[in-house]
Amino acid sequence: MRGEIAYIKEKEDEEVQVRNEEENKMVAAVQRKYTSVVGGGFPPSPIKVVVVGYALTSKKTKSFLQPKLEGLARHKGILFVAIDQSRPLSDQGPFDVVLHKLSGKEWRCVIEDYRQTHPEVTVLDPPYAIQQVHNRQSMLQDVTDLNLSDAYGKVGVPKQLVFDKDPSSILDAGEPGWTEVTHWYVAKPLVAKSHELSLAYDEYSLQELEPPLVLQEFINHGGVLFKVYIVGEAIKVVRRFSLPDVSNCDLSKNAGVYHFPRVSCAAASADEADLDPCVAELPPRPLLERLARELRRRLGLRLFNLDIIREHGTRDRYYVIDINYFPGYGKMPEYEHIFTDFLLSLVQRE
Ligand SMILES: O=P(O)(O)O[C@@H]1[C@@H](OP(=O)(O)O)[C@H](OP(=O)(O)O)[C@H](O)[C@H](OP(=O)(O)O)[C@H]1OP(=O)(O)O
Ligand SMILES: Nc1ncnc2c1ncn2[C@@H]1O[C@H](COP(=O)(O)OP(=O)(O)O)[C@@H](O)[C@H]1O
Ligand SMILES: [Mg+2]
Ligand SMILES: [Mg+2]
Repeated sequence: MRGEIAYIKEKEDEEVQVRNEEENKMVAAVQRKYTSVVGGGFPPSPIKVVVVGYALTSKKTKSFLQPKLEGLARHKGILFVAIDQSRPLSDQGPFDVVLHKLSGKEWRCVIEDYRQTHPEVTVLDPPYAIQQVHNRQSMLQDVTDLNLSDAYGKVGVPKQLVFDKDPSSILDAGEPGWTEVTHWYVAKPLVAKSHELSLAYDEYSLQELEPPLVLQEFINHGGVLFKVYIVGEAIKVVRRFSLPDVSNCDLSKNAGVYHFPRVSCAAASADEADLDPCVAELPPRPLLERLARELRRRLGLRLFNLDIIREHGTRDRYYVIDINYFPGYGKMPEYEHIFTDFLLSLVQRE
């Protein structure tokens, strides 16, 4: 029996070794292909291939690693290699960059350990920074602290309270700051991974909601939100349809809680829609650039997006309502060019 186990173990080790050798050969072959001679007559200048290891869910791999991205990347000397989660990360590669979006403590430890032992590799992004936006309580803290206000506008977050028990206790608690809030509440699960959203029309129905959750003031914004995609220093903004405005008239006609299983996922692009120009106007570029630059630094993230709304009836009152790590870049216009340029910018190639 013991002999059998030893035999199986030996076989497995052999297979792993063969796989490692194959992978190393593949990387070396691509390295050779891209090690070209630049500028005839000058000494040869090798251009190194950039190897990007990725650990993504199959859904994410499909939406992000589209043939057009892989093709353009190959053309620019970037090779994407799937990370095998069943093998030690240090035995794979060597990588110049590691891209990852996987959940769980075990993965966080693997990637944190790898960051410590491989400081030469750019890991996008550090697990501790990702953690901050996984929880809706800490997600928007840096936006609050930033308190951005300049000639182009003011950026804040909706008033919010966190409940780990019955949210109707808000009434008993007489929470400061909530007395002036109109009685429209958006309830979101504390864990950002869950996307159910509920709209409560009066504080008495709050007891129907299931904690732990974040209760936010509902901000009327003309039914359109701005998705601001950030890839390093690059920014792209798109419009999406969002929840419609609510009025005091709705308040008198409605009661209770309305549940939306995945409102943001179903939201269609509003870029081509015939919208009221006041609602459609994109946030000023200088404001977004400053916001993105500050948040990149404060959050310690390079790959994320922001959901921003503008209070209806104002020209310059903006609210960040959501921050997502490594969002659906496949929906960002020109992401192939932006992403490949970004990857190249991370690596010294010559
Ligand atoms: O799948 P997609 O393209 O809708 O991307 C989701 C994002 O959509 P967006 O790019 O903002 O339109 C989505 O953003 P929202 O939270 O819907 O604003 C999340 O980032 C989601 O990740 P997770 O499920 O929270 O881990 C993202 O899902 P994953 O692809 O990361 O699973
Ligand atoms: N405070 C708010 N005021 C008005 N609408 C909101 C507010 N918060 C969220 N929404 C609406 O709900 C949607 C989902 O909320 P969001 O915080 O982006 O969560 P998710 O992570 O599921 O995308 C937003 O895209 C927007 O349409
Ligand atoms: Mg969102
Ligand atoms: Mg989100």
